[in-house]
Amino acid sequence: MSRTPFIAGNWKMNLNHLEAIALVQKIAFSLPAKYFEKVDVAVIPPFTDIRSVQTLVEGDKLLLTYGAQDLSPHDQGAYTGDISGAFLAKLGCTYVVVGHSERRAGHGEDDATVLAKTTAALKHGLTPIVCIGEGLDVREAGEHVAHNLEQLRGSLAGLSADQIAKVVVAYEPVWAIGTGKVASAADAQEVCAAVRTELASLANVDTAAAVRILYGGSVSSKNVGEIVGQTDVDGALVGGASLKADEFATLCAIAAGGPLP
Ligand SMILES: O=C(CO)COP(=O)(O)O
Repeated sequence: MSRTPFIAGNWKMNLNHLEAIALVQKIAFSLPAKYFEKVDVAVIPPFTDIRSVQTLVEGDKLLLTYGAQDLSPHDQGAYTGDISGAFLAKLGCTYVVVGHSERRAGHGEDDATVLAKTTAALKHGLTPIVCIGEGLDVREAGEHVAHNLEQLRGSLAGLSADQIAKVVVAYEPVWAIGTGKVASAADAQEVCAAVRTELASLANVDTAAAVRILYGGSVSSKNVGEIVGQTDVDGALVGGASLKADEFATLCAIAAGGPLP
């Protein structure tokens, strides 16, 4: 089963809509069409940037896609501050990140919330990028595989095989996010392989073989080649390195198998 590598740039709460336009233009300029035959690329800007990114991507027929960093579990109504998946779909979003560790930690999101958001994303035709990952204490206790599989089961509980087939999973060890401490390629492979085996029992072997599993945590152009070279690692969810056009374009080109732009 060949899975097209996928690189998604999670901008987090960085760049206003004007800065977003400048960055997307620079990335698109650096990555000619030939790269997009070998790697799928998405940017995940703040909500307030999405309309500007949509206008640029559609107007200039860019080959990169885009998504949002979160969505409401609800469709519409009296949920002040929430953003519906229906709105994101209307803006042409392909992806939405759910359960990022910064939302699990900073906004009290548990697996049940992540499941509700994943379900909402699927309902509105968005591809959820479902994030899981362990903290340093869990890793040091050697319980990281069990911890990640428990989060995976909780975040996908009760979904059908057809629904699971539409999900992207991102393994992001919390201790590697924004710290410069990248997990070794073997660490990434260990958890991603266990995730794939678990997906086979949650859905079936064919679905598990088709789902893309990303690694995230201090990914840069220096380490992406080794990481995406692992059997069960199909790409990367990139934070800091996605904010610099040259670096992000280089990283995408490496994931595509070269040449460098
Ligand atoms: O959290 C991340 C992406 O979602 C990773 O962030 P960094 O690449 O900045 O470590």
